Amino acid sequence: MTDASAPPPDGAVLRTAGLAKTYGGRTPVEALRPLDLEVGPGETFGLLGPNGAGKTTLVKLLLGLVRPTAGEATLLGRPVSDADARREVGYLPEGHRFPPFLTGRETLDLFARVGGVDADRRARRAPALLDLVRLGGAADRKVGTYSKGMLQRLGIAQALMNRPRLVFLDEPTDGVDPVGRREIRELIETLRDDGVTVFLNSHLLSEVERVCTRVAILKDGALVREGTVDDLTRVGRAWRLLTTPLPPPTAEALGGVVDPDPAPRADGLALAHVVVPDRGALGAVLDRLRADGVDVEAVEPVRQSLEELFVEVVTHDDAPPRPGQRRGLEA
Ligand SMILES: Nc1ncnc2c1ncn2[C@@H]1O[C@H](COP(=O)(O)OP(=O)(O)OP(=O)(O)O)[C@@H](O)[C@H]1O
Repeated sequence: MTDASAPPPDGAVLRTAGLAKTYGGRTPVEALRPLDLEVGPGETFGLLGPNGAGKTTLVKLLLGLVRPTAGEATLLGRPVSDADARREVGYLPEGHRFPPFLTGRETLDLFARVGGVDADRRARRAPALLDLVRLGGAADRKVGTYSKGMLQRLGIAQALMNRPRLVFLDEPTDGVDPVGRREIRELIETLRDDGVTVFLNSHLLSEVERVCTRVAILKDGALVREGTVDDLTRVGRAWRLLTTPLPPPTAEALGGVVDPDPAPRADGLALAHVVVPDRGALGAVLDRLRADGVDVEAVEPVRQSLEELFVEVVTHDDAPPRPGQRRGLEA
């Protein structure tokens, strides 16, 4: 078994080993089944899953807000129960609320004070953060007048007050319009460029797909997929080719492997799907095409969107329901 409290040889920012949580009560709920997970420095990691999958439970375990039933977790190489581990961690909770009668600047100051940030640091950091989240011009307006997007950006500023190396963002674009979402996405990209590790919990899969380098999908408390967005959205061993039209003997010879698209293209080129077991077999197909005088203009893997993958994974009912489990929209 892995030891999560060992110093991370690869510098993992977040690591779990057999981390599990069962909520007690008359009907115990296995909210998180034993989970081994690692997130490296500078990654933008997306945690996905349907309602009740165990995402919030995992985040709460990682923040030391609930105790695990089994296993262990470390943040920046320290056990999550160690207060020092959380000193360099920021957190934007889902559905956070700010007092409407405070200005943005006062809100930031208040939360930083409660979080133990000293006056000097608050005075230096607050204006820079307000600028970073593009609230410099609205810093002295009451937050009661802020839009949802501005409130979320203020929440992100609050989460960044202690210069975290790791920041948890729980549904940062919840209820935010497309323009506001883009601003938040750009902010996350800025954090990534600054080397901050971002752990993002979101139901907005198109946003996750655009911003995250790696994702994990939880279902019924279990990890069912994990990998880079690039790898996970690949559809089997399928490629799409753009070529000059195949001479009939070539098309016939490769008939079981190359499936030409019958729709003619205005540019005279032809599209085809290729399904082969591996890259070597793809290379052999391309060699054959070229040998037969076919120009291969483009080769790209066939992909599905993260949303399509997600729906496929969560509707494929291969995990047994847990006793007392809350499901879907009942959440
Ligand atoms: N304090 C608790 N006591 C008992 N059961 C709980 C408790 N908190 C969560 N659960 C249950 O644990 C399971 C996982 O819940 P959790 O809130 O972690 O899921 P989630 O993926 O964050 O869902 P959502 O997307 O709706 O926020 C659910 O079946 C839920 O009902």
